[in-house]
Amino acid sequence: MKIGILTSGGDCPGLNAVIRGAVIKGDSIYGHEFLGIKDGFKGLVLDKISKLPRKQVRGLAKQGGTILGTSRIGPFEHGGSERVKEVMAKHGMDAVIAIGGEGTLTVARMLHEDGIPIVGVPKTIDNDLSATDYTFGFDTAVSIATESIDRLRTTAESHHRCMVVEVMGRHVGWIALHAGLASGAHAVLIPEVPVTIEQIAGWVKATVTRGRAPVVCVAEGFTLKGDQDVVAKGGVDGMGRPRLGGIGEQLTPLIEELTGIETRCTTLGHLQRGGVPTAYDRVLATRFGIAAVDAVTKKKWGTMVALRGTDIQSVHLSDATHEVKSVPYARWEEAAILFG
Ligand SMILES: Nc1ncnc2c1ncn2[C@@H]1O[C@H](COP(=O)(O)OP(=O)(O)OP(=O)(O)O)[C@@H](O)[C@H]1O
Ligand SMILES: O=P(O)(O)OC[C@H]1O[C@](O)(CO)[C@@H](O)[C@@H]1O
Ligand SMILES: [Mg+2]
Repeated sequence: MKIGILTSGGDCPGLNAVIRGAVIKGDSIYGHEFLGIKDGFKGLVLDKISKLPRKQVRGLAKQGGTILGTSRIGPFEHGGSERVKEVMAKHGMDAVIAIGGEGTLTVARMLHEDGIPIVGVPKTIDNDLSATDYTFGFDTAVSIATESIDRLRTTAESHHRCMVVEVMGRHVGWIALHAGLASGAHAVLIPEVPVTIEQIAGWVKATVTRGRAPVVCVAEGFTLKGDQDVVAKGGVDGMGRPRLGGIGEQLTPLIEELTGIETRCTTLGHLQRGGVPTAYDRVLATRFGIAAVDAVTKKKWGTMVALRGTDIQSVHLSDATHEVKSVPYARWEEAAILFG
């Protein structure tokens, strides 16, 4: 078979490990050939496609980013399914492996419904995809955020300051919850659980009373109780969605005003998506790549590979995209025992 691979949506540590896993298994076990599609679905409709031989994936398990490039441009802006079929026929491409988040997998489902042979691989640092226990990239993002908070804590303690740390998490607070728990943050603020500024100030003051320098870990999609809109200072993306970032900066003067404690803000932003994946993410991504090529070989069109417990399984793309995987209230409540 001749298989096209693309990466779409935001990049994520581990994308290259998926590509490597798929190409090595496909080449060595099944004798498949691979085509690299440039910059996501954009390359599929604009015909930016080239051979992806095994030698090109050497040493990729540890390499951050994606050698194929990515974009947030879908196929429907440029001819849709008919154009995809035309380009695939031109290259003799039998199937597509699409690696991406909820948007990419939604597009993959739509292309599948139009008769295109496609298999999905879930990626996101946010860990917000249903139907898989974890996505690769999440562990790396949590590790980077945890190390950053550990570092911020020593400077905070020296200056007797409060530190606000903003992490990614557009719809869900998984990164904030895990990094906050791992680093001993004194408040974790997530989109699923709005709280008041008075409550946040209460946790900060309680921490100072115990002689510690408070750390507040906030997800970019958090809103204060009563507020409707998330804070977004970066305009909108190609789909008209707000570019988040700014809630940490907004909370900082409010905390300072209510507590009288000098407060600083650090927004981690894309640092959480850059650089080498952790060992956990390399393993998960490699297993996803291997399983995706197995699914293609078995013609399991319209499915996605997923982690269930310790097994990699195939699930329908619609199972992965019908709702985001939020942090259950009980998980936040469990962490909240440690606040203040
Ligand atoms: N419902 C949809 N209908 C048509 N096209 C879509 C839809 N959702 C997403 N797309 C297209 O797919 C692209 C990829 O989606 P998106 O930008 O949300 O990335 P993603 O795969 O979800 O990754 P990330 O987790 O980084 O957001 C979008 O930019 C858009 O062009
Ligand atoms: O890289 P961009 O396009 O600014 O996207 C940022 C968004 O992507 C994510 O990293 C993953 O969906 C979100 O956490 C964040 O809001
Ligand atoms: Mg998305």
